[in-house]
Amino acid sequence: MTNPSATNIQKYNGKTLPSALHKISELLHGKTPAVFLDYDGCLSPIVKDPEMAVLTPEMRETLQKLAEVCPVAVVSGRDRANVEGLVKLDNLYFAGSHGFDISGPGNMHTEPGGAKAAIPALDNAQVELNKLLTGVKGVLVERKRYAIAVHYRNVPDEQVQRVLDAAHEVLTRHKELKPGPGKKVLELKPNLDWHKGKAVRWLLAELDLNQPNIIPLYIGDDLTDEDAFAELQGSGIGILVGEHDEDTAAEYRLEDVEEVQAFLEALTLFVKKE
Ligand SMILES: O=P(O)(O)OC[C@H]1O[C@H](O[C@H]2O[C@H](CO)[C@@H](O)[C@H](O)[C@H]2O)[C@H](O)[C@@H](O)[C@@H]1O
Repeated sequence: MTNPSATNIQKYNGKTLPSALHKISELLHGKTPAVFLDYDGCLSPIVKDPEMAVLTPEMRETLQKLAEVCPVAVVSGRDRANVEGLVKLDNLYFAGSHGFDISGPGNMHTEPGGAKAAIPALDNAQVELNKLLTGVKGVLVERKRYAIAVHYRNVPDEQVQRVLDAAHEVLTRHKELKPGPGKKVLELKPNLDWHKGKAVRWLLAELDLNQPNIIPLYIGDDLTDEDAFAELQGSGIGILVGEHDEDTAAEYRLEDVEEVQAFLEALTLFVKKE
């Protein structure tokens, strides 16, 4: 099921959203939260090298405590196994490859977006990208099970267009794949009607969380998180991390990773007291 009012999504100015930090009671309306969190830019700051985006022990402890009082899921563009390895907590749910690959406690593992058929195209695209981008300084081709991220954060400005052209050239050869923009990255993703929002909707149904006493909260910083903000409008709350010029389907904001952690700590205390 998708958001029934998906054609009528409200967009807000990303710069003037109210802060979620001291509004926990207003957000929850007496309900218990189910918390969905993006990884990069939300739980860990954006850094030059994706491998350096490690979770701090303090943030891990925050997540551990939160997961003791309510359901918590990390919904990431990263490979599911990669983000599981970064978070290292076994009482959380994980949706990797932008929601195509989902795992959770009790050996839960499922791929509800139906992306398996895209694997040969992803394998071929990976080979083609590596060939076309040989010699381009700073470029990083990151393969995930159900996506390829072509990172250009560390590419000299004059070579960025070459990287983008190569990614689009490869995309024209593989109709099973589509482009997905992100932070200094262009991703090649399965050309399917599935995204983080649908993964969140799937988890809510699977975990029997579509209940009047549960309120889903989704916290994220990136374009791909907009699908989840939109999906939850009317039934949950989107919280955007950071400064954004673009309009957003989120209804609240948090400044940065530190504020995300402060919010999650306060949320845990609030839920414990209720
Ligand atoms: O959905 P997310 O959990 O936010 O993942 C989105 C992408 O995050 C990573 O790339 C981004 O973060 C890197 C580390 O800070 C940064 O170097 C890069 O420029 C960003 O695009 C990750 O590497 C990708 O696979 C994710 O899709």
